[in-house]
Amino acid sequence: MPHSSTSADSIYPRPLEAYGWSPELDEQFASVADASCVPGRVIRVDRGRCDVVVADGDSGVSVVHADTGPVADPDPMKTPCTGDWAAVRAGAAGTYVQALLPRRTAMVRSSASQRSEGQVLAANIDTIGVVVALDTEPDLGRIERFLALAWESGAQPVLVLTKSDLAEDAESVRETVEQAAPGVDVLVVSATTDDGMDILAAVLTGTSVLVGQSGAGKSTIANVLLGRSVMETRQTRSDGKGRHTTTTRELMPLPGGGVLIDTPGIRGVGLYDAADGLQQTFSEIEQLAEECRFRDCEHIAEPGCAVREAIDDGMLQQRRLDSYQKLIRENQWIASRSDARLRQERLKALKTQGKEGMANMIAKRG
Ligand SMILES: Nc1nc2c(ncn2[C@@H]2O[C@H](COP(=O)(O)OP(=O)(O)OP(=O)(O)O)[C@@H](O)[C@H]2O)c(=O)[nH]1
Ligand SMILES: [Zn+2]
Repeated sequence: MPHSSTSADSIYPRPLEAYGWSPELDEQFASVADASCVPGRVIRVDRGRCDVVVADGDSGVSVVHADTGPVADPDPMKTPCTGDWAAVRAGAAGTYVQALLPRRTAMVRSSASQRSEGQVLAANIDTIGVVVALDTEPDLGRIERFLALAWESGAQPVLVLTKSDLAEDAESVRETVEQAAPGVDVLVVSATTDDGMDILAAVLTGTSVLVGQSGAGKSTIANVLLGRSVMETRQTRSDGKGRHTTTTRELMPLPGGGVLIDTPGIRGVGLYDAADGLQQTFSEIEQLAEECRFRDCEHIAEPGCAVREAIDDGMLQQRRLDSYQKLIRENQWIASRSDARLRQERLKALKTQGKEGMANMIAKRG
């Protein structure tokens, strides 16, 4: 039964606002849920189950441990992940996720296995803080890789240059880094002295994640943002073992508004089909390339190459073009690996269907 008979006020889960609920989710929820469902946000997943934070009365929240069976999908891109909005139902058969709401954004990485398919690390993220320490020379190529990944997710990247207390000349690093990050705000902070942390808190709007190299300073920033608090919630279990207390740091509301997601594996992700993200990361090169005489210009020595011209004029750095081409090759390699896997799977399917002729044809074409 759809929610048409219920007034919007009575289903609006006010306590979930701190977890990122917004009015536009009302309608989406109503279209996937029936009257016995409540809305909630997935804060952690484990095998076949997940923790979902739901409204508990008018001002509190609680966490339910829900079965994800009904929304299970062999495609790892479609299984529930931290940050998903869900319609949860508690019935005689236990508590389970009946449906997921459509995702606005998703952070995807290539899975560690040989299968080279995408794996969603977190959903419905608005802001991605790329954390870079100022105590060593910044690796611009690595920054560009993280930015491509961030853009690809659909979220807005922000560059966070941290450990400014250890930097010799934070301003000149900022200027260098800005050239590798068109369209991205670059902040200078220190989690130790609190310098710039209020601005960072203001910039991390909606649901945020922090990514970056190990040791960059992500946990230290998260601790300052969260006020060193840890969410402790009562967990309702439907298996007769009663209530118990659980602690999680994977998805936490920030004191000044917004939500921080910190799931295992999200901090140092690799590219997964980030073609669009690369275009945004290197938007100025993409724009120049439009002016090249040849559509398929490789910007090496072709006549009428606008990219080479910009390099010769000192408007574009050779390093940036090299980095762009390197990341495109890397991305194509990942894409070709997953294409090969798809071809293998198609072949197998045809063979089991007895369509040997067609399978041979595909195999021959390679
Ligand atoms: N001086 C100074 N040290 C910092 C700052 N932020 C972090 N550190 C130190 O840098 C080290 C690494 O910081 P972490 O926050 O653990 O780094 P991380 O990015 O979370 O690392 P992983 O958990 O491995 O991904 C720690 O010893 C911190 O105390 C800062 O702003 N200034
Ligand atoms: Zn060119």
